[in-house]
Amino acid sequence: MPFNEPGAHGVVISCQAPESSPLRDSHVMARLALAAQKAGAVGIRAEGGADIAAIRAVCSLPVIGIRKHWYAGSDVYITPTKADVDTVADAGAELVALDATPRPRPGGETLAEVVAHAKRRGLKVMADLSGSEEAKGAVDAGVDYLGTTLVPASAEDVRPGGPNVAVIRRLVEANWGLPVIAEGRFATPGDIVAAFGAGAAVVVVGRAVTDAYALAGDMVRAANEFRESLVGPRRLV
Ligand SMILES: CC(=O)N[C@H](C=O)[C@@H](O)[C@H](O)[C@H](O)COP(=O)(O)O
Repeated sequence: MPFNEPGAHGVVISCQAPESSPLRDSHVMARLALAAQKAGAVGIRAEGGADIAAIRAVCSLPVIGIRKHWYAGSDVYITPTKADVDTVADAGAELVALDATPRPRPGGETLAEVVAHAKRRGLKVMADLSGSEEAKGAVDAGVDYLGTTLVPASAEDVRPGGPNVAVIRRLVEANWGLPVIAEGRFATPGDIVAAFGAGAAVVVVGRAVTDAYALAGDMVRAANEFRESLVGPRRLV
């Protein structure tokens, strides 16, 4: 797999659309994945059996599959259970990403059990972490990659709304012996370079490349805010 190689320095494109988005369509996700492949990406991240299978059918890049599912009584929503791992495996992904925080999982399954199940299904496992202090638990559970997917926005971010590169550096400097995958709020070529500079092997980019609905909203919001800033003085005339 291209991004398995040490120092791969590649970009993975996350082709996902939230339920509320008009882009939520497996055919659309597959076309986005093809565009990413043609542009030179080294992998695709995708959600749900239908999208993963549609992407697998047209795109030869490795797929990091996830299943987002909310279970009552648990905050874990990225591939929480063994059954969710099965959905990802059955759809043809090579890797699965899963929540690797210490939060309780649905049905009392442990992280180690879910990781072992993924291995039995022949999948490599990416740990979606919310902080560098969670790496030990993920490493002990047997994951193959450490990812920053769930790191929340904070004062450490490179700019408001931008990625947290400090957490990547901490994960790399801790020398866990696993590649670090940077993910979460990467939006510019400079962000990508900063992640590699901090030691990341791969950077995953989602919204900034594939969420045209959210990006259009950003532009419209800027226009509306500008218009509204003029309303006050104009009313005086
Ligand atoms: C936190 C969470 O649920 N992240 C999800 C994980 O798959 C996706 O919604 C993100 O789009 C993805 O991580 C890529 O990140 P960004 O879209 O910021 O480039």
